[in-house]
Amino acid sequence: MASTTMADAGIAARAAGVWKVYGTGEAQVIALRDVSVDLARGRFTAIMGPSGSGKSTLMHCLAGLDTVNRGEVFIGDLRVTGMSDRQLTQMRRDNVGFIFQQFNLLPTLTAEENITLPLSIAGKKPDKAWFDQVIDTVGLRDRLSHKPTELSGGQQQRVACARALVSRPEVIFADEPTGNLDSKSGAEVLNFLRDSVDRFGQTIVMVTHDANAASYADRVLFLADGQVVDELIDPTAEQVLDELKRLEEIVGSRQTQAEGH
Ligand SMILES: Nc1ncnc2c1ncn2[C@@H]1O[C@H](COP(=O)(O)OP(=O)(O)OP(=O)(O)O)[C@@H](O)[C@H]1O
Repeated sequence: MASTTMADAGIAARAAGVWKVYGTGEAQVIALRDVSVDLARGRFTAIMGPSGSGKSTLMHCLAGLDTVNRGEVFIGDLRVTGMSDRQLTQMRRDNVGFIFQQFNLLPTLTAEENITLPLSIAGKKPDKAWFDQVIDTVGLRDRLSHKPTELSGGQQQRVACARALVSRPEVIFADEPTGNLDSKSGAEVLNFLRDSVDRFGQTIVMVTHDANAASYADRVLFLADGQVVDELIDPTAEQVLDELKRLEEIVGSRQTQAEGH
């Protein structure tokens, strides 16, 4: 009898009882405390929380960029925890896409070469019809032969989005994708991310400080002190902002208490 896999269950990424500790002794920081979260396939999830709450750590652990101290991480059916460095490299190459705040494009390559680079490294050819669809969706058709320095920040980030999407990864992880963009370019990128979820069933996980950016997501997870403390489904920017303020007050009052004793 075939067993039910996580892929069947529609889970693109999972953290189960994850702990992440940095440093030792006095310098020890518990960045994640027993975090369990399932991220549904074909959904756009935002991760928010006060500074230092563990957002980047959670994303890095889910994406196989960092290892966990306890618990398990899965991408689709793959158990990331326990993989060798080689397996991790292959998993990241074949199963996840990344969009960073700083775009991370190679300056000597054209937009088209940047977009197809991950596929070239994997020894694969882009599916022409899919490549065309991605290019047209991000509106880069007339910019393909340009180098990154010949593109605006918004265009560079759209190249990065296309690069993440072209290999159809199980999950795209976006770390503050609009952090370096003006609000108009930011909105274009967020609309594109939203579209790729709605039209192509892409799974996206985005860390952001921006309540407006988070309001594009289907689900917003809130971290505080290394734990998932709340979530909102289909929130407005105002709801996200209210929740963030509430969490920042709680964290602030805890810190004041800790300093007072
Ligand atoms: N490499 C590291 N070594 C030691 N401590 C770390 C390291 N990375 C993160 N931390 C600590 O772990 C905690 C969580 O950090 P993390 O960067 O995940 O938070 P964040 O919510 O993403 O913060 P921000 O919003 O400021 O980017 C913080 O206290 C941070 O100082």
